[in-house]
Amino acid sequence: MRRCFRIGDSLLRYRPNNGLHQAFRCSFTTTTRSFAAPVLKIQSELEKRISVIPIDRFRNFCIVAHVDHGKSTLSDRLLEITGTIQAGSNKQVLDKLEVERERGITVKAQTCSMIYNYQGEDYLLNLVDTPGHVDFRAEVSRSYASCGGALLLIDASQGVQAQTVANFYLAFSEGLRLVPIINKIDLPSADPPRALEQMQSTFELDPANAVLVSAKTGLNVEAILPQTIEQIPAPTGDSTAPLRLLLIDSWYDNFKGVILLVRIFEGSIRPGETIRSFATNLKYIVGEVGIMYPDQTPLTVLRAGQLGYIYFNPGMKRIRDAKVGDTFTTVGNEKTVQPLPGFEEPKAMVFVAAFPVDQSDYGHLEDSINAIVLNDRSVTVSKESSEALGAGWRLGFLGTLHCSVFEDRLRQEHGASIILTPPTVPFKVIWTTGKETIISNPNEFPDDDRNQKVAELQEPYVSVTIALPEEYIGKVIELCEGNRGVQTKLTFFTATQVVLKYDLPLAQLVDDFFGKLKGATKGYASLDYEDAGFRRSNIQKLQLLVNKVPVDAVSRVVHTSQLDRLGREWVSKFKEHVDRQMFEIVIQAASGRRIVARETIKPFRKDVLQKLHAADVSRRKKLLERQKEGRKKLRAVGNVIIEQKAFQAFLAK
Ligand SMILES: Nc1nc2c(ncn2[C@@H]2O[C@H](COP(=O)(O)OP(=O)(O)OP(=O)(O)O)[C@@H](O)[C@H]2O)c(=O)[nH]1
Repeated sequence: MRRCFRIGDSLLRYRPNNGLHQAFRCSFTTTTRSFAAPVLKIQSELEKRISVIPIDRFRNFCIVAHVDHGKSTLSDRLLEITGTIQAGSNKQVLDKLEVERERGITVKAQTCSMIYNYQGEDYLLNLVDTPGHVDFRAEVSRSYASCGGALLLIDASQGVQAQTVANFYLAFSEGLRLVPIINKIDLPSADPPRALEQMQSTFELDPANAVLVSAKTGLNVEAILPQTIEQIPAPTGDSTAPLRLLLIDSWYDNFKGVILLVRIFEGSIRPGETIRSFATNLKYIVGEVGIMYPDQTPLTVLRAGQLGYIYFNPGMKRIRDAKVGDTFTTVGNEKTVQPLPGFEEPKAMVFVAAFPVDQSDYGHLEDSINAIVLNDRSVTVSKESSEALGAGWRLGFLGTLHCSVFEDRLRQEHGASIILTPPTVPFKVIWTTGKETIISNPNEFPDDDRNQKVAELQEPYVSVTIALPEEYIGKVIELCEGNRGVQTKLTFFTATQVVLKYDLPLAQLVDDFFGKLKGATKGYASLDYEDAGFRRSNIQKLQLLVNKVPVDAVSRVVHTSQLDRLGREWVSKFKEHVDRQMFEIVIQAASGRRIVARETIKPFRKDVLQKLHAADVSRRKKLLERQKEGRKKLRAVGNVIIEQKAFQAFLAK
């Protein structure tokens, strides 16, 4: 599970302000003719140069690294060395998504082609930048599948981290040849011998093959490309065979529709051809093919071994139809061509519900959600209606980062006018009939009569890898055990570094586990996780009742051991935010028929006109108007009127 996104109005990819672009812009402001001529020349020269490079001089590779170990910085340096971008003109070409810039993480896999002259011969190098975060494992694995090898990048001051380990195994299982790179050797805290020793002991990689660099200063980076060419095998494939193409990424363009990033395994592809998807069975006419150099640069053909982009004419409308891992072939070859393995539909594992504070904002909020989803094939959206919060949506995400980036975006756009419930996970119910149902909305979770119909309840687990300095081991074990974790492995991979493996309920992970881990280890631990399937569990629905009426949007499914504590927290927190009314209000937390906790709010009368002089007509009108305006933001739960901001405050972390 995991993946991608592109956000709102900034959905369009970032346009690097490199020399080539500058040239385009200058010519464009003078005359159209002077704009077109140099562009065509640049393209045809590039195409001529590429067309004479045989497949055995192609190299497709990616960079395997932990977050922040310097993938994007190193990619920029490699693009500069090969003249693909101008030195210093452009920072982090590959991290194009705005959210990536904001958070300094790579969410979307991007690729970029380079031409490098080595020992008098041109090589076509395709660098695929892979997401560093755990939610996007499917993107990572598709990127790996399109490569022959990888640069295994390690920060010399931090050494091997959890994601280095997890991504190493993924790369290893895809059969990638690994070139060890030790980065950040310029840092005073750099300890290259320790990093080399870890690489050898953890991954059995020979330190003699490692390249020591500083991606930031550029020190020794030029030694990487010859190593890449020597160590990473060229792709294989026959350009004359029927087309077999793997979809590794996609994004939406307002003018061209969905653009697909593809790796050609067999055959070749040209504009005008009709191709068909094995996953959706839909067919499309190819409008343009080309390479990312570093922007989209059209070519007349993409052939076996190459990585590039394609889009259709008429364009593909829905990002959902571009499924990562899907295989395409030319129409007529569907029977002769075998689809490539590894395709799986993305699975939403974290859910939140979103409601407008004021129902008249519904349309506007819907537009924003649709705009974000337009570029994110892995968010699921369904309508939801809550008695307490009105009409809204239930949104499904691949993981916690995926979810929190989407949430940030909605909050940035809608600020105080949106209510988001805390993230929940799906549960599995096995009924006595043998039927199984996955329930992602806690309101649909069976409660009272479950003993009659439910045979078993299950919750999703993840297998978590945590790398940490040995001094924090006690605290981290305590944290994992406190979150219902089951230890599966503990390894010292150096005298001071430990790798802990735990099986943990996903529900605990989404409850800010990473934040707590950072707190417990002063930020020194790193975490990676993967899906470990559903397991039998003792879980129950916890509801909040206001004068005996359940507040539907607040329901949660929790482990029995947490019912009482959470119930008490809920009632006291909700009480803080609900105004007194003319009658007594009883707030309860209940699981089935059992009341777990209770609070009472004493009655009191509120008359907005009581302090006014009878003759003050205009003031009286104004107050009544204001009260009417305020009512729009009120909701009734049973006979109790509650301000939306009470829900907002209650649901906030
Ligand atoms: N001192 C020093 N800093 C570096 C070096 N390489 C990268 N950095 C810094 O390390 C930080 C992370 O670098 P990025 O290139 O964004 O890391 P990344 O691996 O792409 O991160 P993700 O996209 O989140 O996976 C940035 O602040 C860089 O400037 C280096 O060789 N030396």
